[in-house]
Order: sequence, then structure tokens, then C-alpha cells
Amino acid sequence: MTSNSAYPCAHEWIISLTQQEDEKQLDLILITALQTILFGCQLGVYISKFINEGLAPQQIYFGHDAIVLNQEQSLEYLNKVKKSKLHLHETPENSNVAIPVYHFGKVIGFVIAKGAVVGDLAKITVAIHVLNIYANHLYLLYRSQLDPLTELLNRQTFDLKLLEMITEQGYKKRRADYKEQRMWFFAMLDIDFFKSVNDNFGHMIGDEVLLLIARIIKNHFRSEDYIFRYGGEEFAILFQCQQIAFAADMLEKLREKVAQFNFPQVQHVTVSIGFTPLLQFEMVPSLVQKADQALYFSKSNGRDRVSNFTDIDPHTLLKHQYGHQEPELF
Ligand SMILES: Nc1nc2c(ncn2[C@@H]2O[C@H](COP(=O)(O)OP(=O)(O)OP(=O)(O)O)[C@@H](O)[C@H]2O)c(=O)[nH]1
Repeated sequence: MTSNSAYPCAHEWIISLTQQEDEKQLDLILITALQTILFGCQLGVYISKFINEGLAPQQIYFGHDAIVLNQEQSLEYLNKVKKSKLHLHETPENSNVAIPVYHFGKVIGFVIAKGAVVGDLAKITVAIHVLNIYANHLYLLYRSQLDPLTELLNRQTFDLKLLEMITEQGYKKRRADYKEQRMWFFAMLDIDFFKSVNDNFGHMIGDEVLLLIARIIKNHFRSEDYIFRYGGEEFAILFQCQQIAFAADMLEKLREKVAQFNFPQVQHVTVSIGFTPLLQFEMVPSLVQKADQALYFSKSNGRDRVSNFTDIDPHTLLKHQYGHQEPELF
């Protein structure tokens, strides 16, 4: 991409950025734009993809010359740019600039550029504008991944995320952020006798129950975990724990929280949960089937309980399959 003016033209990048429907493509366009605008610089690009100011931004540029920071350093830089907007650091042997990435006044990441551009405010200003457009479009893409009622990730995003997680890159990349090794787990959760909630209290109250349960689940897990509204009254959870016993405990506590919650009008609602460890390179349908079978086991053994697929006798599993291979769409 070229420009006739002395400084790179931001318009071309804005058009390219706002045309993207895929987050990875959007990142790629941003990196190319920054490499052109801040030509000759070594770059580090760190963004919080959840549009969440509290989270450590993640590296999104992995080129051989990328500036690599650990989680602590990236939080440190985030705080620096929050305080001083543009953080310039100049010594005879090393000069770099940290540029904040804003979304609606919140700093959701930063770009570090090392090299001759540090004193060139015109180029840095173009980079800031391009980063603003990137952040706005990232937010729109992010919103399109959410279920409008619960604001959890929607069913359309489920396959993509799960596929991403079971490939080597996704599985390892996220684990490496933690000091200790963690495993991923996949759980399916279904509200018990939800039809009777609708029948007895009406659809609006049913929706409120869905919303409240979605909130309970979201607050129960870490912001790095993934919570999906999988179907009508069914949720899927991808989460990390050090070991299977902790995962079971985490889900048991979630079950308890729902069972003890005082829902307006309906008062008492329970959920059934099935889960399985996420094996790297496992196929998505096989993973869903395992969690689904564990969920069925919970349903057919009294509901309001958590079942671990790996604990269930395979003979029992062969006999039963929870009757919704295709999720109910909403
Ligand atoms: N209010 C509301 N209801 C929904 C929504 N999506 C699905 N449902 C209802 O969820 C109910 C699911 O009922 P069933 O599949 O029979 O399951 P259940 O009554 O929960 O029974 P078990 O799962 O066997 O415990 C149906 O009545 C759907 O209409 C929604 O977005 N809002």
C-alpha cells in the first residue's frame, strides 16, 4: 500500500480495517499498517481482545523481530500509557515509544515502537488514528460474537473457538500465560425443567432466569475462560484448571450457586452439568458428544448434579444419548 503524501495515508488502512469480518485478518491488516506507518521500527503490539481494561493485553504480532514482553511487563506498559498517554523513552543507545490503544476512552492495549520514528509525532499521530479505528472495529466484531440476551459468546462462535483451542497454537498459547501447567476442560450445562418455568411463569420470566444463570456462570469463571450460550437453555463452558478434581469441584460449586440462588418469582432453579477434559487435537463433535453424554447422565440420575465423562461406565454411555444432537436454535 502506498501514499503520495510525505506521511503514510491512513484512509487506505481505515478502508481495509473496516472491511474485515475476521479477527485474525483484522490483526494482520493492523500489523501491516503499523509496519508501513512506523517503517524501520521494531514493534510490539499488545491488545486485550475482550475489550477489558483490567486484563493484561496479549501479544498479537509474532514476527521474528517482534518486541516480546511477559504478562507483568505488558501490564506495566499498560499502566504507563494510561498515565502519560504517549510514553516516550529516549536514551543515546535506546529510544522507544509506547502508544496507547483507546476504545471509548479506555486503554485496551498499546504498541511499542523502537527506532528512528520516536521523535516523529506526525507518524505517531497517524498510528494512533489507525489504532482507534482498529479498536472500534474489533469491538464490533466482538459484539457480533455475543448472544443478545445473555451477552455470552453465541453458538456461531462456539465451533470457531473450540477449533482454535484444540489446535496446538490455541491450546499451548493460553496455557503458557500461567506459571503452572493447566489443563482445559469442556462442560455442557442445561437448566432443569426449564419448559415448566416458561409454562408456569411466562417467557419473560424464563428469559430473566436465562440471564441470571448466564451471569452466575460468567462471574464464577475467569475472564480468560469461554462461556457460550449453546442453545435455548443450554450453555457450554471452556475453562482451565490444574487438574480434573479441581475442575469437578469448580463445577460442583457452580451447581450449588445456582441451586441456592433466589430467582425472582420462580425462586428455585437447578442445573445439570456434564464435563470432559479437552484433549489436544480431539475433534469438536467427539468433544461435544462426550460432554453431552455426561450431561445426559446427570439428567437421567436425578438432575441438579455434575458428571464427569471419564468416570462414567462406557456400557451406560452406549445405551443412552442425550436427545439433542442438534442444539435448539434461538
Ligand atoms: N424463555 C425462553 N425459553 C426458551 C428459550 N430458548 C428455549 N427456551 C425453552 O426452553 C425449554 C426447554 O425445554 P425442554 O427441552 O423440554 O427441557 P426442560 O424442560 O428444561 O427439561 P430437562 O432439560 O429434561 O430438565 C422449551 O420450553 C423452550 O421453549 C429462550 O430464549 N427463552
